[in-house]
This record gives sequence, C-alpha cells and structure tokens, in this order.
Amino acid sequence: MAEHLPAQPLPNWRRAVLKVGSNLLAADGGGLTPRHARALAAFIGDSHAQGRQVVLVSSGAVAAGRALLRERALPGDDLAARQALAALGQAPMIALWQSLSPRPVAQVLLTHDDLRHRRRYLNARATLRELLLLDVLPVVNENDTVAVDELKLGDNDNLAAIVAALVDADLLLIASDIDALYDADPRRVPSAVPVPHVSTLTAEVMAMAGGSGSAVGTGGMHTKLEAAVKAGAAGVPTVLFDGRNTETVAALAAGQLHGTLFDAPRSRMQARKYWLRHAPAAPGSILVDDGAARALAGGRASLLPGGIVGADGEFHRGDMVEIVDVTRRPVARGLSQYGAAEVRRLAGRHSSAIDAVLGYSYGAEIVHRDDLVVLAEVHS
Ligand SMILES: Nc1ncnc2c1ncn2[C@@H]1O[C@H](COP(=O)(O)OP(=O)(O)O)[C@@H](O)[C@H]1O
Ligand SMILES: N[C@@H](CCC(=O)OP(=O)(O)O)C(=O)O
Repeated sequence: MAEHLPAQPLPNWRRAVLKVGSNLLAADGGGLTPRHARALAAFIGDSHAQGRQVVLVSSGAVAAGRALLRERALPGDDLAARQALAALGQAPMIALWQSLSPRPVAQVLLTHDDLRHRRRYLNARATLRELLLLDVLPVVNENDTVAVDELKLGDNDNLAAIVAALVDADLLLIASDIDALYDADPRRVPSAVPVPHVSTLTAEVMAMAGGSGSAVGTGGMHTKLEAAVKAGAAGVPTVLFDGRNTETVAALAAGQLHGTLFDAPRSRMQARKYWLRHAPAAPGSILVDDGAARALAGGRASLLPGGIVGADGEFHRGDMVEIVDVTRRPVARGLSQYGAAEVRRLAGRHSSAIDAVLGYSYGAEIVHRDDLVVLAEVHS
C-alpha cells in the first residue's frame, strides 16, 4: 500500500518515541514474532548510529500471555484476566526486543498514577533521561498488572504521547498495521483514501477514525488521533506508518516518511514555555541572591543551591514555584526539584554537599534551566 503514498520528508528529530502496537508483534494472530519487530529494531539501531535517541513504547504483553497459555483454558476477558495475561507476557515481550537489540534493553512500566502525581512524574522523567544517558534502549509499557480499571491509561497510543512529552521528544512515531490515516474507516468504507498530511486535528479529522481492526489491537485509529492531539499540545509532531512494510521502515532512517504526518500546533519550546508560564504555582517561593538573580535573568542558567538564601511558604518537590530576589521582586518561575524544607537546608551550600546535607540527592540543580522561565518571558 505504501507505494500509493508519496514520500515526504520526516520532521528533523534527535529524540523520538516509537510506539509499536500488538498487531505488529503478534502479527500471526498467535504469540510474539520478530517478523516486523526486526526491521523496527534495525531502524532504532540505525537511528542510534546517527546520534539519535529512541524510547520504545511497546504493546504485546497481553497477546503474548494469551498465546503462552495456548491449549489451556483461557481466563475470561475481565480486567483480572487481562492483568494476569500481561504479567505472563511482559517478560517475553522484553526478551523479544532484547534478542533484536545489540544494546541492553531496560523495562519501564508506568501507570496513570505515576504520571499524574508530580513527584512520581519527575522520578519517571529522571529515570528515562538517565537510561538515555546510559545509552540503553528503554522499552515502556503500561503496568497493566497493577493498574485498576478507572485509572488505566488503557492504550499505548496515549501512553506514547505522554512519554513523548515526558522525555522532551521532538517526534512521536506510531508503527501500526495500516499505512496511513484514511478519510474513513477502510474496513467499512472500501473507497476510503489515505490522508498524507494533517495540519490541524479538527473535529472533522477526528470523525474519520474507527476502532481497532483486529482481535489484539485495542485503540484503533481513534486513540492514535488522540495521541497526535496530546503530543501536538506538547509541541511534538506525530507520524503514523505501516510497521509491516520493511521499505517504509527503512525509508524512515533515511528521513523519508510514507504515511501520515500530523503537525504540532506550536513548537516544542513554545509549548513548554507556555506551560511553564501558566502552570499554577504553589504557595511558596525561593529567595535568591543578586548573583543568582543576574545569572537566571541571562536565561541559560539553572538555579543551584549556592545562590539560594532561603525559601518562603510551603511547596513540594515537583511544584511550580516563584523565584524572587532578596527584595521579593520576582525573577523567574520554575519546577523545583526539592521541597521547601529541603531548599532551606540546602541554601548557600555547594551542589556537591547535597548528599551530605540531606542524605540523598535529586540532582545538582534546585530548578533545572529546562524547567524555568525568566521574568521577561513570564510577562511576554
Ligand atoms: N480512518 C481510519 N484510517 C486508518 N485505519 C483505521 C481508521 N479507522 C479505523 N482504523 C483501524 O485501526 C487499525 C489500527 O489500530 P489498532 O488495531 O489498534 O492497531 P495497533 O495495534 O497498531 O494499535 C487499522 O488496522 C484499521 O483497521
Ligand atoms: N499494554 C497492553 C497493550 C495495550 C495497547 O494499547 O495495545 P495496542 O492497541 O496494540 O497498542 C499490552 O502490552 O498488551
């Protein structure tokens, strides 16, 4: 099918999230097969050789678990059964990727709760960043085994979009069993035509999507469009392509897309700055000396403990806080890596003393420069 779709340039990227659906990993309707995963793993390897980073979001645990039980009586299709199947199939899914990757593979299981609570969100982000620094391949899946129904993210398309924002990716790649978004569900409307480029995800575009076309897929096209909306809100464009087509997958490494490109409404930097400017601040602030105030105003510095003279009010690790000078004039705002009590204890100390003072460390920066907007930007 890809030959019907014109090649278009893939947006430039350095860090991407690649989402691989169950349909590709359990392609023969049974257990896991490397058939399509092999080319996708080669794409990840090629990208790595080009100095790019990929975080993989892989489905397939439930499908793998179901296949492992084979002739045994299958449990029902209720939540507990799915959770048991996910527990059974998660290790083989990771093992499949490890068998195809020359680099070590790291398993990351996330729940909705991990992403909703600031502190756990920051911890997940720090772990993923660290895994990328360690040059290993993170393989993320929803922690189906413990997620309860009302708190389940439910589908890995949405999870992949959240992870793309979490790791500051500049592209979300969705590998599916179809070569593009079609203007209607192609199973119901045989005359449906592929849409190579979506500049805005209007209600009309959202209405094009139908459910999953297979027994193992969960979301269908609808959750892929939801993912494109979520990623777009974080400034990340999304591409959808056929992960079964080895030529399509090989072309990606050469920067060519045969599939659908969804533009992001604003740049990643604009989206992040917007969020930092408008996210509600906790009732507390960090007081900094003149040197730190000047360094922050320059726009490229992180806030280190040495420039801090104190903290007002209450805030927790991960909260948005105001940063003010000693006259209480606002200088910047940003996400604090430490709570107010910890900041008071660290004030004036060198970053290298954090461990000794607290007995642990969340890193050398109290507010990392990526998580900070200076005053001029706050009012722009
Ligand atoms: N408008 C549409 N365009 C393309 N595919 C659609 C559309 N509506 C529904 N689909 C179905 O969505 C399926 C892909 O989603 P899904 O089965 O969940 O796969 P995955 O495991 O890749 O997430 C396609 O195979 C197709 O049958
Ligand atoms: N977390 C589940 C997959 C859920 C899911 O979204 O599946 P899919 O629609 O195939 O991407 C699993 O590992 O089986």
